[in-house]
Amino acid sequence: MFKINSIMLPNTDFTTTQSYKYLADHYIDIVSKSLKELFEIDNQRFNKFSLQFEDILLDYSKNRIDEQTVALLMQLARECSLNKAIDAMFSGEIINVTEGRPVLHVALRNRSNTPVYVDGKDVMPDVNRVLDHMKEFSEAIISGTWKGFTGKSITDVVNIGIGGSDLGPVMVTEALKAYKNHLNMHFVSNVDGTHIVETLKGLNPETTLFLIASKTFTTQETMGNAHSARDWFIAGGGKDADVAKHFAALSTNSEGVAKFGIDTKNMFEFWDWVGGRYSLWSAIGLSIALSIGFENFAELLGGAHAMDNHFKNAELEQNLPVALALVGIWYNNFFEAETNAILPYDQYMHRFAAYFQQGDMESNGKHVDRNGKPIDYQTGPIIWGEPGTNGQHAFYQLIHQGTKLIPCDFIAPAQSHNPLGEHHNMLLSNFFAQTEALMNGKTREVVVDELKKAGKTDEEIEKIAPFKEFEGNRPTNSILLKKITPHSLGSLIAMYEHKIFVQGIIWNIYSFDQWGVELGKQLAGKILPELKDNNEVNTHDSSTNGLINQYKAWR
Ligand SMILES: O=P(O)(O)OC[C@H]1O[C@](O)(CO)[C@@H](O)[C@@H]1O
Repeated sequence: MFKINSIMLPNTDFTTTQSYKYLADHYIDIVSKSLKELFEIDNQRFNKFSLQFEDILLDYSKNRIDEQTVALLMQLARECSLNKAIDAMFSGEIINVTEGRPVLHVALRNRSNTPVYVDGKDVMPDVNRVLDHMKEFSEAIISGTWKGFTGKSITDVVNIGIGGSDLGPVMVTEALKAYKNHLNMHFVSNVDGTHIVETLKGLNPETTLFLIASKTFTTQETMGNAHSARDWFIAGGGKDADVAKHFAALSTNSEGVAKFGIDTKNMFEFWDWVGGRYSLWSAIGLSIALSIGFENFAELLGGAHAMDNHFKNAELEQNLPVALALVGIWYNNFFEAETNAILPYDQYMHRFAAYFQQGDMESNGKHVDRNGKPIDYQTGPIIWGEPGTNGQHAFYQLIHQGTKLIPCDFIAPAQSHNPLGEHHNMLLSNFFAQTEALMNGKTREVVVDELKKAGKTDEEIEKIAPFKEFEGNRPTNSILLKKITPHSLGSLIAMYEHKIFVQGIIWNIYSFDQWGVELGKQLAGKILPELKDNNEVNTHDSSTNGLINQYKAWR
């Protein structure tokens, strides 16, 4: 059971701190200055407001901050006892209080193997045992020594999972496609039958391996898809006894796995101290290990571990996740920005924003503080984004000229895995140009000058100029990586995970539960039996009754 008013984490209403009050005053000063002016006043901004960790450069200078802002934000972090909270997480304290669990995804990638204790027991031997099992299994599948029920090697792997049991593996296997081997990877998440039917079209049961990925092994969507996969396998000639050669389970629930009929020898275990949205580092990452090989998966873990050490040990002022988090708080709580766009300039990273939609919004979309009291300040932002340059031709109009302030994270690798003529220079020229344009905008004078040069009359200029003006002053972070490798991707993901953690600490919320997804699940469970027959339903409100009855009439 959890303890309200837990002593495990600091419990400070950040809006009552000294630094918050100073920041509120300081905001009035900063808001009167444009980013352009801030760069004119101080030509050392890049040096002052950029940090490098290994091959990752975070330039946060194009934000509406100055040295005092940063100093006050750091003071805020200290007043909220951030360091104490970081120590609490890494030392396995029960910081997921409402579920009564520690939060130890960092142990899954603890490559230095220093002991990590849960209830007095070092978890590292278990972590390493499962990693060894993943290594052995993935090598057997990749090398073809693992045979299916007719003696053929596996060619296709279907991961069945949803949320954290899908988004991480999908994002990483896509981001690291350049490292991929011959196995064809497929991911089924949606309970919409279309997803599994379309995925299985053209696959051969003799050469297909299913990974049933579910922390709880009770999730309706995943169990529905897993049963349909099993039926397809049996209809395709497999016998019950052959299931062991074609189904593996990634789960914390060994009973559920056995009940489904999967040989527990093919079960890859993890533990309740791994949150679903932080589980790609666990057995849930088996599809990643299969896709890029275990050594590369280990590199991914190593990159995350390096970032963990940086987060734990670097001074707050030098700490990349802390800088990202505090700048985010500045916009969320002082500028009242509602969203944060994540814009990777790398096609392989096309699911990165989708991944952190769950990572961030499921973690910090909370409305009560750590005392269970409703809060009167904003918590987690809406996360969204698409890869550049596609986004530029879709929604950047609103970022440049709309009425909303949208802080953006631009992410790009300096080296492409596919150097092709001028493509990468073209891509990166857009990356640099966009952040510059968002910052500087385009004044009326420049617009008028351009129109004059184009031979427009004064009357024409007067009419069109307002539409061509950009006010600029739109903030961005630029995250430039040398190259997207398993190691650097691991570090990048961990950087964002820790950013989310820092923000949750300052907002005084519990970032590692997700009660908000339960209500809809419960109601769906109640409605499902009502859909079995064609009787009229009248147990709900008039809208829900009306919709259900029309569905029954039309289906
Ligand atoms: O891995 P499981 O237990 O199937 O859960 C899947 C997802 O469902 C959630 O619990 C909520 O929808 C997520 O946190 C989780 O990632």
